[in-house]
Amino acid sequence: MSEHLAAKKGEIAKIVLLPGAPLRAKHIANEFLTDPVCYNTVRNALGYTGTYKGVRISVQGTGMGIPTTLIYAEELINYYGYEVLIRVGTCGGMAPEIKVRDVVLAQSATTDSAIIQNAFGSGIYYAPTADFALLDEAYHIAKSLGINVKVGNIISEDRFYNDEIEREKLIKYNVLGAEMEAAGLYLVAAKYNVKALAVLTISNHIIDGTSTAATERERSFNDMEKVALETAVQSQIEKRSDE
Ligand SMILES: O=P(O)(O)O[C@H]1O[C@H](CO)[C@@H](O)[C@H]1O
Ligand SMILES: O=c1cc[nH]c(=O)[nH]1
Repeated sequence: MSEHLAAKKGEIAKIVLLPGAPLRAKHIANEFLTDPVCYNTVRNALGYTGTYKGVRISVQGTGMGIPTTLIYAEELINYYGYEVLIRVGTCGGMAPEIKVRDVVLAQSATTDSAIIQNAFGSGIYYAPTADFALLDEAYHIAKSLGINVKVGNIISEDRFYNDEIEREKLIKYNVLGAEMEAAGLYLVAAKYNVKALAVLTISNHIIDGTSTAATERERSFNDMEKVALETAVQSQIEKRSDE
């Protein structure tokens, strides 16, 4: 057991999908994984391991925001030795070309979080960035599945309700949407030299007000989940051919 996860070493796969919502983890396990086994219920942060197309994959709910997500990410990396982390989360659209239910691959993640300064001190504005191989793979997989996918910069915000942030300026600088975890994930992935990507579904549009129901956010964003799982499988194929 690590501090917050009840799994024994070996019960979690080297590839982990990370939804914020624990019930999305349950949905992914039941809908897509063969023989899923629940390895964690501590704090209701549900975690499952099973196989997808023969590849062992885990899915771990992280809760909302960078602090809670990094508890799980760092324990998964440092205690369980995992190598590929793919966030599967919801995102509020900001740019006008982004529509509800679009899939967005976060190439980079701007943030208002203090984690960058916390890690680097003042004067360095580190740019949290996705692993290019995962990003490239996910993009081509989405295209081949006919999924409407956009790629670009998003913002990981510390507050969901944030009417002080200058959204028009962010949109002008091509920030596509807002969520709450990717920047932290990319930062620790770089720190520990593991691969990370955030695959997101637009659950609502912050500017035009369109939205989706909570049940749909938990159970029906299957396009993003398929892209993440197929990318995970491909990352293992590439790893094996490198060895
Ligand atoms: O759907 P998840 O993965 O939780 O992601 C988004 O939804 C939550 C806010 O509603 C935040 O965690 C945000 O990043
Ligand atoms: O952080 C988030 C996630 C989904 N939708 C939003 O508006 N914000």
